[in-house]
Amino acid sequence: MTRLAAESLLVTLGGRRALDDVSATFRPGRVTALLGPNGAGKSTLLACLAGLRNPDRGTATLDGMAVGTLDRRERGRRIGLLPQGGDVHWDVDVRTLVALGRLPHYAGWGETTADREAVDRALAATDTAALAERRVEQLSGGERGRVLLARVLAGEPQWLLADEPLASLDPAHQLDVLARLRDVAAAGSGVVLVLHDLHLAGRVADDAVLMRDGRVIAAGPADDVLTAPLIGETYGVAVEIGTTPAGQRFILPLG
Ligand SMILES: Nc1ncnc2c1ncn2[C@@H]1O[C@H](COP(=O)(O)OP(=O)(O)OP(=O)(O)O)[C@@H](O)[C@H]1O
Repeated sequence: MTRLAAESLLVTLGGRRALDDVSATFRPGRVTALLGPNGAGKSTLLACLAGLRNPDRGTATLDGMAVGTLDRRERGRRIGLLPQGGDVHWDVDVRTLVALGRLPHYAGWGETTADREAVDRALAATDTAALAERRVEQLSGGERGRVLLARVLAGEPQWLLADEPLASLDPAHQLDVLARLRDVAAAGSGVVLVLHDLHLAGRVADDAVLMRDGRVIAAGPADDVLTAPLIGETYGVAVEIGTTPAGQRFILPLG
């Protein structure tokens, strides 16, 4: 079984410890929510796990190998990262951008049928098939966010890491994208999501990691971690955790 892990990561940025002895293990077939206030170190942790940042100390490992030492193409096939922000620097159409997610799979002869099918699936999963011919620069923020997620999904990575994939999505698309990410986990991949919405995190996550000031406050099964005391310690806000009459659990920040 594949295993992605942060082992005692230390990262210093601008003289401050963005990660301060961070250890966490992520499991395949599960959705892990990475939560914490602004500046907690969530994006820095994702960058280390994706092999895009080398920690000053400690190691991010994939199946026991340091992620940073993996061959770039292999790393690209196995770990897909949706970074925060949603900037696109190429003036291309949506399908071309999503197809770029297949690049680590190309064997030298360009796009295969399998590549085209993976792109079609990713467009369908993100409800962006109708946008396929549009220029990316002309999309709304939420449409662009879904297209960038489609690009990562198209790569069908073993590990999908996404930094705020719900930012700027409307509620229907938020729920839809979460359902698709759950499908990805159900198919066996590991999914790690940085989320700011505690309620949606509680809805989607099997596991959760709470971070503050570059440190892990708590990690484990979401039901054990997303508790009022631990959320209070992490964010400094009170929350009400309850169940709707229809039986759905909710987490409501009270202030
Ligand atoms: N390039 C940089 N130079 C200096 N400090 C940085 C740099 N990048 C990040 N930091 C700092 O490192 C810390 C962790 O940042 P990081 O982006 O990982 O936090 P985050 O939890 O993802 O926050 P947010 O929820 O706001 O996206 C913050 O204090 C941030 O100001």
